[in-house]
Amino acid sequence: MERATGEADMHGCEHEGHLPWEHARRRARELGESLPAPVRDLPLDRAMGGVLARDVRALAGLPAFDASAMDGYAVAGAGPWRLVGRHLAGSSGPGVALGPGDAVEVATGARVPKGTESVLPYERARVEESPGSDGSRVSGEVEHGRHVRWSGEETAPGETILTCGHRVGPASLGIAASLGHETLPVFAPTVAIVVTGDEITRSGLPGDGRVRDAIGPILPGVADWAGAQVGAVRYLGDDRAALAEMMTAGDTDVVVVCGSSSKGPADHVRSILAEAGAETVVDGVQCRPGHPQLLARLRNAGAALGTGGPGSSDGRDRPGARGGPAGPENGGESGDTIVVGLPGNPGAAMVAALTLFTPLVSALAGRPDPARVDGRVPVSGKIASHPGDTRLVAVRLDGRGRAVPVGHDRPGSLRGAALADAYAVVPPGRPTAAGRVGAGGEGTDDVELVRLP
Ligand SMILES: Nc1nc2c(c(=O)[nH]1)N[C@H]1C(S)=C(S)[C@@H](COP(=O)(O)OP(=O)(O)OC[C@H]3O[C@@H](n4cnc5c(N)ncnc54)[C@H](O)[C@@H]3O)O[C@H]1N2
Ligand code: MOO
Repeated sequence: MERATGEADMHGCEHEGHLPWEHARRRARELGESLPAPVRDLPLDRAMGGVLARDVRALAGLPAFDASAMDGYAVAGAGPWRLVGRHLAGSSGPGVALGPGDAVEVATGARVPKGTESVLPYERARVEESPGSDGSRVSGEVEHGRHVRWSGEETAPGETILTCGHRVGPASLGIAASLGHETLPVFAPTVAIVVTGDEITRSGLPGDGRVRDAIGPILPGVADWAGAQVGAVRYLGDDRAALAEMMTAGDTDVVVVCGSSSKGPADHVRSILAEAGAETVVDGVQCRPGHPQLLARLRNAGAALGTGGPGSSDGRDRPGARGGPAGPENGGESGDTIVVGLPGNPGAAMVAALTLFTPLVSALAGRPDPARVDGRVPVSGKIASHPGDTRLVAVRLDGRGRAVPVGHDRPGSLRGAALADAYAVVPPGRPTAAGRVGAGGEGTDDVELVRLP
């Protein structure tokens, strides 16, 4: 087990119990992997990118009815054929039934009449009007059985089309819709986002002690990127009771609290967790910015402070073991809520979200961590290291794949993150000239990256 340190940093601040950045990240991921994966039947337009928790079967055949594959004439028996009607796409009802020698004009995709043996495309057909007799005649050479999409020939009703563990892409949504599905069962944790602080406003110009919320706008996108289902952002000011209720209601898998993570009089997160008997997984991370972040597990949330809880206000589906079949038959609602505390400084909150939140949530969603980048890239320019903490430095990738610092990455600002593709991970006290990574225009040191959404 990694050791948290209590060393003083360059500013003389003690960080008792803070974990090294990469260990904190790993713990968040491992916590997500150790919990039962929450399964939800999501409407198709919300299931994109999800990992299937169950096999998906065809609810109808594909095609669902015998249909023409060409614009032309549905025919039965040998020609020439007597033209007895017309079927356009979308026409329903049985229509005429073809007997030997009959033809019906059909559009591509239209249901063909009962008795159809083949479709003769317009290009191969000759039509002769025979006024005064029994209508028009169609002639031409047909290949028996051709140009008809027979019901269920591609997929039979009940056939398994996508298996558990499949990652839902656009084509998966299309085929699921084709086969009659309205929803798909995917691993999808729910996340409640809570913004604290009496000084925070949601609109208008900041100033005179008022601060525009900059974290509420970023977190839904980050959560969605990691595979979560997010409700509306909640604004609680510095109301401790309201915050305690949100954190312990037990009606969501993850609660993210922005602000209130430090040591001021209005920083309530830790005391609420302590009162509710939460298990602290990470309390402080040795990184810059973003060190006052935390991760805690509230077992049987809802019962903890006597609020709602599973079975009362809970809208959760029952979870199944990840990778295995899901649904009530697996039993075992965990009732746990994981609380992620992010620092109030917006730039620090972004770093913290990629440190604890995305590894946790993506694991709960059965997905790879979207922020994770394998391999290392060279640095262009210079990046100073910190003696005790890992620095996360906003960089963009140039045309040669080098990480170029964009600046503007103070803890209170998202300007650097907005311009950047990723954070360069600069380990503490990295031993390069003058404590810097990279030199001149040619990076001499390679860095790991954490991708920004
Ligand atoms: N005695 C100590 N004080 C502080 C420490 C420390 O270790 N000891 N750490 C500092 C660091 S680093 C950070 S980061 C902050 C974290 O504080 P909180 O998480 O409690 O956040 P607040 O105090 O509520 O706010 C900090 C700062 O951020 C602004 N803020 C808050 N929420 C938002 C938002 N949604 N959008 C935009 N800006 C927001 C807030 O107005 C403050 O300026 O603690 C330091 N102090
Ligand atoms: O590290 Mo704080 O999280 O600097 O702003």
